[in-house]
Amino acid sequence: MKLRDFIPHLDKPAVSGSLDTEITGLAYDSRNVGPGIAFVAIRGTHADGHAYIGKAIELGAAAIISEQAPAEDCTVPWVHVRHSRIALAQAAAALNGHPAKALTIAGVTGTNGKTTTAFLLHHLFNAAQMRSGLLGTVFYDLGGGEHVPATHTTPESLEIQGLLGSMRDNGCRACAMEVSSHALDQDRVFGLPFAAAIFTNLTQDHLDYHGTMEKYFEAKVRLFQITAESSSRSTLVINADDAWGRKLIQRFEHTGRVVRFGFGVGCDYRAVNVRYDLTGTTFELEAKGRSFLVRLPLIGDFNVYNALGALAAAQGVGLNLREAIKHLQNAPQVPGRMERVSENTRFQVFVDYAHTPDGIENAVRTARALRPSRLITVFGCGGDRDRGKRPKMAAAAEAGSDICVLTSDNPRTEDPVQILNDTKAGFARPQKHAVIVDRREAIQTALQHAREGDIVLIAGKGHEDYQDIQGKKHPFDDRKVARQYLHQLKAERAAEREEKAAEREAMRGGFNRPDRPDRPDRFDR
Ligand SMILES: CC(=O)N[C@H]1[C@@H](OP(=O)(O)OP(=O)(O)OC[C@H]2O[C@@H](n3ccc(=O)[nH]c3=O)[C@H](O)[C@@H]2O)O[C@H](CO)[C@@H](O)[C@@H]1O[C@H](C)C(=O)N[C@@H](C)C(=O)N[C@H](CCC(=O)O)C(=O)O
Ligand SMILES: Nc1ncnc2c1ncn2[C@@H]1O[C@H](COP(=O)(O)OP(=O)(O)OP(=O)(O)O)[C@@H](O)[C@H]1O
Ligand SMILES: N[C@H](CCC[C@H](N)C(=O)O)C(=O)O
Ligand SMILES: [Mg+2]
Repeated sequence: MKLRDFIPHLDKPAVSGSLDTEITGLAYDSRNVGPGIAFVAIRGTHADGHAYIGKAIELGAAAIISEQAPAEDCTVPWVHVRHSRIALAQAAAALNGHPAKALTIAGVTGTNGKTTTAFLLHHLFNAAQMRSGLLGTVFYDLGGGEHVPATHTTPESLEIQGLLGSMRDNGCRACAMEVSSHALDQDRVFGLPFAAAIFTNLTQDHLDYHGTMEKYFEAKVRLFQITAESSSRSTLVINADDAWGRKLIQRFEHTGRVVRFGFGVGCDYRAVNVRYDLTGTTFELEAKGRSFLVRLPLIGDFNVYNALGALAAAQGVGLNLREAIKHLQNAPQVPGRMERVSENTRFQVFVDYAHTPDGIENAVRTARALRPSRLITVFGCGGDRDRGKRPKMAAAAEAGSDICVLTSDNPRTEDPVQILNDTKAGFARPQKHAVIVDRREAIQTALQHAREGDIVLIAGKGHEDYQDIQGKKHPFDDRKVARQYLHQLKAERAAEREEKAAEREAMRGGFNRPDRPDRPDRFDR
C-alpha cells in the first residue's frame, strides 16, 4: 500500500513527504521497525513512543505517524495526527482490508464472565454453521483449525486487525471477542462495527489502572457507545441484576436497543427454576413471552448469567433461539473455569480462574452448592495488580470455605510474602487457615488433607500454565499439579492397601493355615 492509500482512513492528518512511499507494515514498538514499516508513536503507562521516533528512523522506518509535528529538517514522510492510538487502529484496519466488515462481531465486557460468555457465543455461532473466530484470555481461534496462544485478553488494534484478517481469510463469518477495560481505555477496539455488546457485571478489579470504580465503569461504557454507533440494528445486552448494569441500561435505554438479562422480574431474558448437579445446570428461560428448558454443561449460577448473555446476543445477531438452546447443551468446558480435575477419587477437585472478590465468592458458592463435607479453598492474589482486592478476596474465600490455603498467584515483581500478608489481613480467623508461599506445596497440602466427600477448590490461575515470578514465567499448571499429585496419592494409598492386605494375609496364613507348617497357628503352640 502507498502512504496515500492510508490517508483517507485517518482523521484530518497533516502529511509531509512523498505520498507514494510504499508501506508494507505498521509497528507501534520501535523494536519491530524495519524498511517499509511505518512507526506509530503512542503514549503508554511507562514510556512515550514519541521518544523512540529517532530509533525508528535509524532502523529504516518508511514513515512516522505521530501526535507531534515533524522537525523542520526531517526527511522521512510524516503523518501528524491528533490521536495516534486511533490512527493506529484506522491504519491497521486499512492495511488488512477492513476485515471486520466481513464479520458479525460480538464483544463481551465486564469484570467476570467474559471468557465464558465469549466461549459460549463462539460455540453457538459455529453450531449454527456460521464459522466463528474467538479472541480472548485463553487463546485466539482464527477459524483455521488451530489455536493461537493469547498475548492479551484483547490485544492491541494492530494485532486485532491482523487476527480478524486471518479469520476472514479462513472463511469466518463471525467473531466472539472479549473486550477488556484496558483495551477500551487504550482504543484497541476503535472502529470495530460490533453487532452486539454484552455487559456481564462490574465488581472490584483493576483499580491499579483505572483508579476508581467510576472510571473503570466509564471504560466499559465505551463498548456500548461504539456498538450503539456502529449500526442501527446493533444489540446492547446488559445484566439487569447488576447495579452498574442498571446504570448502563439507563444510559442507553433511549436507543431502544437494550436487551436485559438476569433473574429479576422484567428481564427480557430471564432464568427461573435453576437446578444444579455435578456436571451442569438446568433452568427455564423466559424470553419473548415464551418459556424454554435450557441445559448448560457448566456449573455455577454465574454461568446461568453467561448463558443468558450469550443466548440474548445470539438472537440479537440473528441466530434462532430454539436452535441456540439446543446447541448450548453441547457447549465445551471452558479451560480452567470450574474445571473438574478429579476422577474416581473420594473427594472432588476443581480448578477455577476466580481472581477477584466477586469471582471467589461465586466459585466458593458454586462449590458449596454441591454439598461437600468440607470445602478447602486454595487461592492467592496477583502481584503488580489492584492491592485493594487482596483482603476482600481472603474474606470471600473464608466466608464460604471450611479451610483456606493461602498461597502465591503470579507475584510478578512484588515480594510474595508481602502479598500474603496483605491478603491474610482479610481473614477474620487467620489461625484456621494455612499460608504456604510455594503454590505446589499448597496444592499438595490441601489434597493430602482432603477427606471423603470434601471439595478442594484451587482458584486464581485457571488455564494459566505459568507462575510469573520477577518477570520470569516458570511452567506451572494447577490442573497438572493437582492431577500428578492425585495419581501419586492414589498410588501411595494403593501401596498402603496392598501392604495392609499382605500383612493381613500373613497373619491369616500364620494363624489358620495348616498347609504352612513354617507358620504354625498360635493356638497350636
Ligand atoms: C497497562 C497496559 O495495558 N499496558 C499495555 C501498554 O503498555 P505500556 O502502556 O506500559 O507501554 P509503554 O512501555 O509505556 O510503552 C509505550 C509505547 O512505547 C513503545 N516503545 C517502548 C519501548 C521501546 O524501546 N520502543 C517503543 O517503541 C511501546 O511499544 C509502546 O507502544 O501497551 C502495550 C502495547 O499494546 C501492552 O502490551 C501493555 O500491556 C501489558 C503487557 C499488560 O500487562 N497489560 C494488561 C494489564 C492488560 O492489558 N490486560 C487486559 C486484560 C485485563 C482483564 O480483563 O483482566 C488485556 O486485555 O489483556
Ligand atoms: N458471570 C459471572 N459472574 C461472576 N463471576 C463469574 C462469572 N463468570 C465467571 N465467573 C467467575 O470468574 C472467573 C473468571 O471467569 P471468566 O474467565 O469467564 O471471566 P473474565 O471476565 O474473562 O476474566 P478475565 O478478565 O480475567 O479474563 C471464573 O473462573 C468464575 O469463578
Ligand atoms: N487479567 C487478569 C488475570 C489475573 C489472573 C491471576 N492469576 C493473577 O495473576 O492475578 C490480570 O491480569 O489482572
Ligand atoms: Mg477473560
